Amino acid sequence: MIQKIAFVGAGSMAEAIIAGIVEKKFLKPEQINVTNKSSKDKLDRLHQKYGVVGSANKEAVIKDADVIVLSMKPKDVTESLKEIKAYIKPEQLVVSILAGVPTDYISQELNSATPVVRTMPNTSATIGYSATAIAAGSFANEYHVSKIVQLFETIGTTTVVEEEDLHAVTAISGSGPAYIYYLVEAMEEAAKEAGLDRPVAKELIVQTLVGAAEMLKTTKEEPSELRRRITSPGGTTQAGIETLASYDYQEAIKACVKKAANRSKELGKPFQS
Ligand SMILES: NC(=O)C1=CN([C@@H]2O[C@H](COP(=O)(O)OP(=O)(O)OC[C@H]3O[C@@H](n4cnc5c(N)ncnc54)[C@H](O)[C@@H]3O)[C@@H](O)[C@H]2O)C=CC1
Ligand SMILES: O=C(O)[C@@H]1CCC=N1
Repeated sequence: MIQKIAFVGAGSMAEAIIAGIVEKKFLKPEQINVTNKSSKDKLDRLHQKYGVVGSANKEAVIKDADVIVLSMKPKDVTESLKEIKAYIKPEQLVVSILAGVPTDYISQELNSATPVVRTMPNTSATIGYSATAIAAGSFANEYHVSKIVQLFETIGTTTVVEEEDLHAVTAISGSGPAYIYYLVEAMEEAAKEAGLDRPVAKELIVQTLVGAAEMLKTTKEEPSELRRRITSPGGTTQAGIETLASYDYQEAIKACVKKAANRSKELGKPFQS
């Protein structure tokens, strides 16, 4: 069992994970410690909202933590590891949620045999719906991975992958919710132009998304088959889908995922040995 978890970085992703852990009562708020670069306001806000312990004292936050979650941006990881390495011991477990950054780099900067597990969650962790991919990194064994699987299961589903696959994973499920929200923004705009009231449109759009996701999950049918059943020959769906195809909708999505995966690789480049 985890007795204390430390978050180094108090941004949107750390908050999403904290919200999920607290909501599921996996840990008590006082078992969750958070630090960040400089903003005391943010730490105070997290304390008020979730009861977690926020502190600028990095040693106090990290000391005695079983699990240390690196949750800063990739550009800040080098400086942050320099600040905290003196407080990290080999019996602790480091978890990275950073896009792109290899575990070997983290081990090299820590200069110790502390196990590192790399993960890619998403912001749906806030409500327990993250799709988190988890990869064993340097010095991490099956026990360490299972401990982190258990932790991230409190905020959604977990899938164990090879570390090299995390670039593709990041492009699909790490960034994925944003593609869906972008689609919803466009549907809301279109509904408005078609004369629907905003609350009416919102309710219909959200339930349509939830229903489609549940259909994929429950029926396990291929998406192409589910789409076929909606598309009456010469009907409204066909007219809509043909328009999307004329804008190369599927090519746009494929290019989007490819570009995001490449960006993940680029983010990792400065950290390759
Ligand atoms: N936002 C998302 O949907 C997802 C983000 N990630 C990864 O999570 C990480 C954090 O992303 P966000 O939460 O969106 O970023 P953010 O910008 O909201 O938060 C970053 C946090 O790191 C802190 N920080 C910066 N330098 C620090 C230092 N030296 N010591 C301690 N804390 C420091 C900042 O004060 C801030 O609290 C990134 O590496 C990103 O790749 C992973 C999955 C999804
Ligand atoms: O945009 C990013 O770089 C991060 C990683 C996945 C989601 N957000």
